[in-house]
Amino acid sequence: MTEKYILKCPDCGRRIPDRYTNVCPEGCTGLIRAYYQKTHLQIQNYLGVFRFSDWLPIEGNLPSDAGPVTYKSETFAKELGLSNLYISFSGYWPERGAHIESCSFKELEALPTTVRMREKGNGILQISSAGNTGRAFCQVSALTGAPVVVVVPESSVDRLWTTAPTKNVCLITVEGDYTDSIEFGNTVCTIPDIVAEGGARNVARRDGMGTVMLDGAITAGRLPDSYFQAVGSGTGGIAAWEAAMRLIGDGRFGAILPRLHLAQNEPFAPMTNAWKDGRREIIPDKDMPDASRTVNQVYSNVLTNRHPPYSVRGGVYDALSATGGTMDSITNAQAAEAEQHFVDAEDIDIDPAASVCVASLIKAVEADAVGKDDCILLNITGGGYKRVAEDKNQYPVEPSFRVKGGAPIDEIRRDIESWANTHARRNYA
Ligand SMILES: Cc1ncc(COP(=O)(O)O)c(C=O)c1O
Repeated sequence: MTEKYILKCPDCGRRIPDRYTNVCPEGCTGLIRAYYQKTHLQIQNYLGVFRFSDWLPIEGNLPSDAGPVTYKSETFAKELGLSNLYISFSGYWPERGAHIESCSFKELEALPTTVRMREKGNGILQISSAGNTGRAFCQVSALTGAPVVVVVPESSVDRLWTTAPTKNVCLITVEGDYTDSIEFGNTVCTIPDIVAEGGARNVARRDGMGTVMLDGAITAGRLPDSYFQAVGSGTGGIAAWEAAMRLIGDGRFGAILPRLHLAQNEPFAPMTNAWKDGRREIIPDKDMPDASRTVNQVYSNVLTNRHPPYSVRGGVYDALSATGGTMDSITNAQAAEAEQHFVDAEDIDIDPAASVCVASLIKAVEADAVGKDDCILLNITGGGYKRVAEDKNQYPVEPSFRVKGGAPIDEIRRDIESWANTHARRNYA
C-alpha cells in the first residue's frame, strides 16, 4: 500500500477510492472501513485529536487542541474498589488538559470529518442531530469557516452554541424529535452541493471517535480489559473495537480485544433488548414499542437513535460479538444517582449520556462483571459545560429556518439553495 490509507467494503471486499465515499458503490450495506499503511502508531506533533493523524483518513489537520484526555482515577476508583480505572474525558476541563469547548466527543468526529470533506469531497456537510453532534460541527465551522447545514429538533435549539461566532452555519429546526430531524435532513441533501455527513458510515467520524481508545491505551500502556460507553447509535462502540484491532496489529498494547460494555437509557433501549434476546435484528414492535413516547422519557435524549447501525456488517452486533461484549440499560434514577456520585468524586460536571455510562460501570462492579484489578476504560463522552461557561463566551446559533410539523421542504428549498450557492465555494481554513 503506498497511499496513507485505503477504504474497503466488508461485504464484497472491494477496494473503494475515497471521494468522501460512505457507501460501497456495489450497493453493499456493511460499514466501509479504513486500512492504514502504518501499522505502528506514531504520535504526531500536533495538538488534540490530530496527534493520532496516522490513523485518521485525512492528509492535513486543523489548528485545534480539542482531543480526548485520559487519566487514572483516584477518588472515584477508590470508592468503587477499583485499582486500574482510567477515565477518558471528552469535554472542557483545562486543569486536566481537556479543551473540547463544545463539551462532547462529537467534536472528535467533527474535526477529521471537516478535513475529509475539504480534501476528498466537494460540498457542504449536512448533519442531523439531537444537539451535541450539531453543536460540535458548528464549533468546528466557527474555527475553520467550513459551511455546514445542521438540522435539529426545535426543542434542542438551546444546545446549539459555540465559543466563537459562526458565519457559515445554516441551522434548521424541525418540529418533532431526533428521527424527524434525520428525515428532514435527508431531504435537505437532495439539494445540489449539500452532502450527508454519513453518520456511522463515515470513516472519519468512526476513526475520530476511536482516538479515545488510542489515548486510553497509550496512557495505560496497554489495551484495557473493559471499555464502558453509553450508546445511541453505537458508533463509538464500533469505533472503539476498530481502534483496538489496530492497536493489536501495532503489537505494543497486547493481543486481547477489550470487552465492550455498552449502555442505553430505559425506557428506550432497542439495542440492549435485541442483544439480550440474542438477535442480530432489531424488531421495532418488540425492542422499542411506543418509541415516539419513550424517546421523551429518558435522562439522555442523545441516546435515542431509532435506526442504529446494529445489524449491518461491521456494526454494533459484530463489535459486541467479537469482543464478548455486553449491553445494559440504565434507569433515569440510576443515571442521576451515578452522576452525583461521579461529580462529587471527580469534581467536574458531566453530560447526562456520560452519567448513563457511569451507572453501567457501577452496576457492573456491583454484579462482579468486572474484576477489581481489571484495567477499565470509562468513556466520559461529554462534560465541562459549567466549566466552559466560566471561561468562554458562548454564542447561540440562531436558526436560519424553522420548519413546522411535517411541512415539505419545497417551501424553503429555494432559500436553502441560494444559501448553499453563496456558501459552497467559499474557501475555508
Ligand atoms: C455525550 C454523548 N455521549 C454518547 C453518545 C452516544 O454516541 P454514539 O453515537 O456512539 O452511540 C452521544 C450521542 O450523541 C453523545 O452526545
